[in-house]
Amino acid sequence: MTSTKLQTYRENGGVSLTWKDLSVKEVKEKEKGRAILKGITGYALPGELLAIMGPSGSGKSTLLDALAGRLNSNTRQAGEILINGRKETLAFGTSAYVTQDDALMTTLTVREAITYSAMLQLPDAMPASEKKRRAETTIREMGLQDCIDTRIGGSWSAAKGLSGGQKRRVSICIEILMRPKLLFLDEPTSGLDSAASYHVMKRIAHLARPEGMTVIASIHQPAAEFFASAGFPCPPQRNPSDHYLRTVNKDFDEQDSTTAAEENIEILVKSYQSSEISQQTEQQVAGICQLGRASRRRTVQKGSQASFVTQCSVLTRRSFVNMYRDLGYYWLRFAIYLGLCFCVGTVFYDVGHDFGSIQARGSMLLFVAAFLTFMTIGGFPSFVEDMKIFGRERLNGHYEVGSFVLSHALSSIPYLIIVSLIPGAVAYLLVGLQRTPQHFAFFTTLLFLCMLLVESLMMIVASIVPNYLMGIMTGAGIQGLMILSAGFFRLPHDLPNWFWKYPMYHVAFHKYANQGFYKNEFVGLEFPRTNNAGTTIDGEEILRYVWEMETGYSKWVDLGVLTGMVVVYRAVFWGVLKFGEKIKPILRGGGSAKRATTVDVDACSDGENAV
Ligand SMILES: Nc1ncnc2c1ncn2[C@@H]1O[C@H](COP(=O)(O)OP(=O)(O)OP(=O)(O)O)[C@@H](O)[C@H]1O
Repeated sequence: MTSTKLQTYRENGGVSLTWKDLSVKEVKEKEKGRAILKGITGYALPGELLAIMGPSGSGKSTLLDALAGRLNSNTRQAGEILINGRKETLAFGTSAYVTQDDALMTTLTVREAITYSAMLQLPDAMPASEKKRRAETTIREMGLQDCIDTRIGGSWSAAKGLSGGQKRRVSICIEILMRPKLLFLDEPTSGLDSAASYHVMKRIAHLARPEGMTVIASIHQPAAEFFASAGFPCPPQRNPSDHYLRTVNKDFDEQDSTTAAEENIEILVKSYQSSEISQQTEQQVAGICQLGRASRRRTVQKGSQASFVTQCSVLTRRSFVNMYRDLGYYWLRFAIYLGLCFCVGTVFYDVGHDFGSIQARGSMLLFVAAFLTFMTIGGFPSFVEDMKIFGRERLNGHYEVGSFVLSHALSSIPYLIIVSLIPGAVAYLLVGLQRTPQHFAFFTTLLFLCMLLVESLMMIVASIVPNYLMGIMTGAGIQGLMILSAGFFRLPHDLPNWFWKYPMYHVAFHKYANQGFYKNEFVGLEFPRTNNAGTTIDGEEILRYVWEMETGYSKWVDLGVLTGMVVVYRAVFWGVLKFGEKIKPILRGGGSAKRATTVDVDACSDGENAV
């Protein structure tokens, strides 16, 4: 590409990416880490599509990750990656990365997924009708018009939904909605037949040219003459891509001594290093950098994105629809709660007001405060799916962390109200707890708050331990610890001071849940002192002397503490996500100042996405 043309692209916000002597190696604590990439130099220009080809495990994804600033924290990179010859920050919407795994909301149709994404990413200044049109055009561009109203589907949904190749195309659609200046595609054609691969790549190439887009894609399709010049011509009857990949695929060396790929690679590397292509590449990189240094102003323009309010509103709607359609999110839990509350109602049926009912009431309320809220961990697999989607969208800077945290809480509220109100009413009425609307309202509000709180706790766990089994075990362990120290199984005065009383008893939300439920039920009632005695004991005395509860403050204080805890837990969830984003690039960078392409998603909060 001539320097005048490059200058024109650059003036229109085009991005030239150069990398020089780029190496990536695995970092291990005790042993020496393995090299994944060694001294790579290259460039990608606006209006062009750069294809990276290689057999499985050759480092294509690692190269893309390094260029996009998304290397795993157990790797270290060296070398220089520059944007338009400089270390520069890219504004929001100017870069996007379609990774190999399609983290999509399986309950949405293709149209819904892409339209919600358009609403989330495109600026408020663009009318909604225009955003919808952009979504529909993009769907057509990727050849998805025939399955536009098909639900994406996946492992957690009953319906099969889209094929692997169609899902790939949905992922691409979502990332090209903003027409980013720099687009990374990791195997965009995997799962596609050759005709579909051809059409998808052709459409991406068509987008690249007029939009001045720089596209870097890893593919399994053939490159050209270089192999023949290095002494590995493709035999006439063999598929060229198969031939190239077979020549350099080391994985089967031991089984098949005739291939000797290791030697082939060495020959190819040496041949490349002394080739004209290598020299031209070095010259191009130097030329691009020189041009960049000559320009004083920031070359990549800042984009605009939907406002915080729009993000919250769209995310809440999308999450609400997902929760409604995903049976495992709330409906299954609702059915189990209903069944369990019916069981509680029959076990403690019409508990009455005799001496024995004191213990029965206590046990029933503890079951509600501990076990019914504990079961909220059943939603964990859905939370993990949500976190995967959040991870992808957030890395591409689609929205702010705050919008996600807030919208997730808002969308769950209606379902949690249903789940706490209806099953709660069944248990409450069958057992025959205090029959005033105020007492019932307090009971269900407390149950609702506890569920909201456990959901927040499980979202924190999902953001730290994104693995179903380990996450459920961690969540169950934390709650088990809290239940044990909440002052029921061991009364508060008997709890060992160290750890169990300070701090566990005071920080466990079960303490306040138990107190709230007990105060709501016992205050205002009287019971016989023993089975036969005529004297009575009032509810407050029971709370103070039997359950050893803190009666110096009312049940409303317990409710207030729980509300505060919900806010704190959500704030912690937000903090964990933000901290994770800050710490990852530091771990990855290992202090190296040579990375220009770190995706600093934090910058999205002010509308910037740094690459
Ligand atoms: N974070 C990491 N830690 C350790 N090894 C890694 C890491 N990332 C990649 N590797 C190793 O580097 C090699 C290249 O992996 P990479 O995923 O880049 O290959 P690829 O060419 O994209 O393969 P595929 O086509 O199968 O996706 C593999 O052997 C992989 O195990």
